[in-house]
Amino acid sequence: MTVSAGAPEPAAMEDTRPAALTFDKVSMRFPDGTQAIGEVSLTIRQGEFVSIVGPSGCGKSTLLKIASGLFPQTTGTVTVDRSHLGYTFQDATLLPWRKVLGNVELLMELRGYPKEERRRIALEQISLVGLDGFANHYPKRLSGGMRMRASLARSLSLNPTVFMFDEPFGALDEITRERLNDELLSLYMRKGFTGLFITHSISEAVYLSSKVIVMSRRPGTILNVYDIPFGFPRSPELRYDPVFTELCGEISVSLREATEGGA
Ligand SMILES: Nc1ncnc2c1ncn2[C@@H]1O[C@H](COP(=O)(O)OP(=O)(O)OP(=O)(O)O)[C@@H](O)[C@H]1O
Repeated sequence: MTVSAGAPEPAAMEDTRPAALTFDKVSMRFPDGTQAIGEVSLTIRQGEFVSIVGPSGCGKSTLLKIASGLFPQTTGTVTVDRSHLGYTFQDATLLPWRKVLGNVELLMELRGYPKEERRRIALEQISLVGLDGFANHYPKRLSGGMRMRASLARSLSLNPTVFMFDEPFGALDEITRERLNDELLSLYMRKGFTGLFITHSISEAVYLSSKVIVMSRRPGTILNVYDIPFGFPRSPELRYDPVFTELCGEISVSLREATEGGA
């Protein structure tokens, strides 16, 4: 099940889907001299859901920011269609003075969508993420999970083909997090986007993904790639499957090695 970075993938795992996001020898050194990313080469194919785990500060968020164009990489090339990119952060980043509807309309407003169209699309997304009845609530009246749903709805409004998530559920309690994992998977299946997800939770990574990547400590490189052998849809009972548990254990060992810098 484990494929080391750089090793040829087994024939059975060969994936011929077109690439949705490619990092080719990407490295990142900040102006203050911090080498955040060593050299990363990675191809994420259309329809894949890839999670990245790695030690704190190893460059996971930096990688996403490079992909989205927020940071320019120091070396290498990123290939992705940025006109249809979704991005969700750990903080729901809602504007407190706008109601849910106004927040979900925001990105469309910035892109000049006509008022009626953005209202229609916003209400559709609000319904899709299970926030029917909350369109006219201000963020402060929502729970953490509801705020994150509103944030997801805002990103979904632009119909992203590549959707990046920077630890979106890290601040939520476990039950809410697991529920949102299922909701995210159902959105993934309905919308058919390509997912790139950062998390510190190994079980969340395995549950959501078709592939899990373990990064080394800073400067981050790809240490291991794990193909996840479960199809979609997934049910919560999967978390108790012995193969699931075994995979989580394997990834945990790899992550510990990454954190400690060696076995
Ligand atoms: N603008 C910046 N200037 C200088 N260094 C930065 C900047 N942004 C991030 N860094 C550094 O780059 C490294 C990678 O940061 P990054 O946020 O990508 O890590 P991460 O893996 O996402 O961490 P965490 O898991 O804790 O969220 C860290 O050492 C961080 O301090």
